[in-house]
Amino acid sequence: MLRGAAAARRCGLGLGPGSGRGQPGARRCSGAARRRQWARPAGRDSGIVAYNSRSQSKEPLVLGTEGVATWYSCGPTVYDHAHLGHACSYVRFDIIRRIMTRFFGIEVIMVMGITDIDDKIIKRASEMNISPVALARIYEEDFKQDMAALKVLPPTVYMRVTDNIPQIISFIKTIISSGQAYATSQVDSDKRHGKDFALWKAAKPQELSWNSPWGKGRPGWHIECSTISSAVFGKQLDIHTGGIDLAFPHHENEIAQCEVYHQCEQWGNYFFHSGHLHVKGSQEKMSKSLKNYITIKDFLKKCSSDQFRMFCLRGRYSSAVDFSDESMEDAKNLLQAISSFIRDANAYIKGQLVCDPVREDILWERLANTKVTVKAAFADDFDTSRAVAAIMDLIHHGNRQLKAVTKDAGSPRSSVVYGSIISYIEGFFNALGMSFGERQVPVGADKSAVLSSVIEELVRFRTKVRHYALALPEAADAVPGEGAAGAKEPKQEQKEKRKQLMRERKPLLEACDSLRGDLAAFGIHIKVEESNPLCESLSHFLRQHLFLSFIPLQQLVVVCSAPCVTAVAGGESQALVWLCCCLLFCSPSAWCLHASH
Ligand SMILES: Nc1ncnc2c1ncn2[C@@H]1O[C@H](COP(=O)(O)OP(=O)(O)OP(=O)(O)O)[C@@H](O)[C@H]1O
Ligand SMILES: [Zn+2]
Repeated sequence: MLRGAAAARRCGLGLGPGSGRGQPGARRCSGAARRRQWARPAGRDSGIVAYNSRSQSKEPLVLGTEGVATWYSCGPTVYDHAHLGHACSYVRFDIIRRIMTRFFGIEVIMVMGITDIDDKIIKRASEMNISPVALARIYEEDFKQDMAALKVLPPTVYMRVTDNIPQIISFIKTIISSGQAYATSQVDSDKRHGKDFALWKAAKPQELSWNSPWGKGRPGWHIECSTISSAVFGKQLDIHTGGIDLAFPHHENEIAQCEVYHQCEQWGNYFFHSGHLHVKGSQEKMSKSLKNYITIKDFLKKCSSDQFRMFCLRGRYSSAVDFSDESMEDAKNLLQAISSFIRDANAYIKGQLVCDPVREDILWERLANTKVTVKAAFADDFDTSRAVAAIMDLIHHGNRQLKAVTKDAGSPRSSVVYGSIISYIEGFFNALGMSFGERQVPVGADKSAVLSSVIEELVRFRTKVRHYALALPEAADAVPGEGAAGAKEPKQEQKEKRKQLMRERKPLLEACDSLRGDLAAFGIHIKVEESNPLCESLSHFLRQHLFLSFIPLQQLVVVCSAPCVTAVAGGESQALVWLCCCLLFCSPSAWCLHASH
C-alpha cells in the first residue's frame, strides 16, 4: 500500500492504505502546517477582487493568460441522486463563472473531475448487486441531467477517475521518486504522521482494482484531482473550487501533492469555497449520509430553477445558507415583482398603460447608476446580493412612475427609457442563467405553434376530401365529365352512374374516417362534420335561402370543422350560434375573414 503526504504543504507523502476521508494516514512529516505566504501570480489583473482561501483574504484576481481562466472544479462522488446541497454549490459557482464570462469578458476553461470509484460507490453497488462502474455511470448521467435542469453550464470537460488510472499511477511514481511518499502495510500504526494520507489504496478481495507497482488497488481521493487537473492544465491553475468541506484536508492535500509533483512554490493560485446549505434550524449541512436531504428532482417538481437561482443570488456564495419554504417563497416573490414590472413596462411601451409624463432624466440616471453598481458589486468578490438589490431599486423607481391614469392627456410618452431598462434587466438575469420577459419563448412553444398549424391544415384537407366524396350529383344533375346528352339519359341509367360514383368515392370516405380515428388517438378530435345535422342544415340554409352561394360550402365546413372554433365556442351548437352572430353582425367580407381564421 502507498501512504500519502501529510496534510500540510512541503510534507512527506506516504504510501499506504487510507485516505484523507477519515482513513488512516502514514507518516509524520516535518514542517507540517507551516503556511507559506501567498504570492501574487504573474499575469493580468481581471478587475475582480475575490476572497482567496489560500491567502485567507481578498486578493485581486490575476490570470496567467489575459482574458482566460483555467478552473478545476471538484465534481461529485456519483453513488446517489444529487441533493440541494450539491445544487447550491454548483449553481453558485455557475453564477460566478457566468459573471466572469458575461460581465468581465473572461473565457473560462473548466475541468470537472468525477469521482466514479470510492468506498461509498463500492458499498452502494454491492447493496444493489450491480458493478461499481455501472452504478457510477447511472448517477453520473443523473447528475448531468440535474445540472442541465438547473441550467448549470457544463464544464469544458468532465474527467472520470477510472479513465485516468495510468496517469494517476505515473503521478504517484513521480512523487515517490522525489522521496516524498512511502509504502506502508495496512495498519494504521505504520503511518509516520497522523496527518499522512493514502495515495494508493490496496484492494480488498473481490473489490474493483487496477494493477500498480504497489499491488492491486485504486487511487486515494486527493490524488485524483491533482492528477486530472495537472493532466489538462499542467502546473498553471488559476482557480480551484469546491464546497467548504473540501478545503481541508482535500484541497490542502491536493496542493501538497501538486507542489511536489510540479516542483513549484504555488500550485493553484485561487481557491474559492462555497458555503454549505443547511436545512433551516439545523447545524448540519444537507447531506446524503445524514439523510436530511431533498433531491434536486423532487425540488424541481415544486419550484423552478429560476427560483433556486434567485435563492442563491440573494446571499454571498461563500456564506452558509438556510433552506426553507419561506426562503423559497421570498425568492418567488422577487421573481414575481420583476416579471410584473417587465409586464407593466411592456404595456406602457405598447401604449396600453397610460401614465402621467415620466421624468426621463431621473430614470436614465438611475439606469446608468445601476449598471455601475452592478459591475462594482460583481467585482467585489462576486457580490450577487448587492447586484440584485441594485436591480430591485431600479425596478422600484421604474414602477413609481408607471402609475396608470384613467384619462389620456396626450402627454409625451417615454418608451425608449423603459425599453432600455427592460432590456438591461432581462439581459442581467439571462446572463446569470435565468429567463425573463415576453420575448422569451418557452422551450418547445415554437414547435407546438408549427404543429398546430400543420394539424389545422390536415383537418382542412380532410374536410375538402370528405366533402368531395359526399358531394354526389342529384340524379337529375349532369354527372361530371358528361356531355349535354347526359341530361337526356334515362333516370335508371343516371341512378346507376350515381351508385357507381358512390362506390368509387367510398375509399375516400373510409380514409377520412380512419384519419379521424387516428388523430383521436393523439387527442385531436374533429368534432363537427358536415354530416352533423346542425352544420348541414346551416350550410343548406345559407346557400339556399340567404343566397350566400358565393361563399363556398367547403369554407362553411372548414369553419365548422376548425378545431379552434369548437374549442373556443365550447361545442357544436355554440359554433352554430357563433356563425349566426357573424352573419347578423358582420359584413360578408368580415365574415369571410373570420371564416378563413
Ligand atoms: N449541503 C451542502 N451544501 C453545499 N455544498 C455541498 C453540500 N453537500 C455537498 N456539497 C458540495 O458538493 C460537492 C460534491 O460533493 P460530494 O459528491 O463529495 O458530496 P458529499 O459531500 O459526499 O455529499 P454528502 O455529504 O451528501 O454525502 C462538493 O463540492 C461538496 O462540498
Ligand atoms: Zn477534488
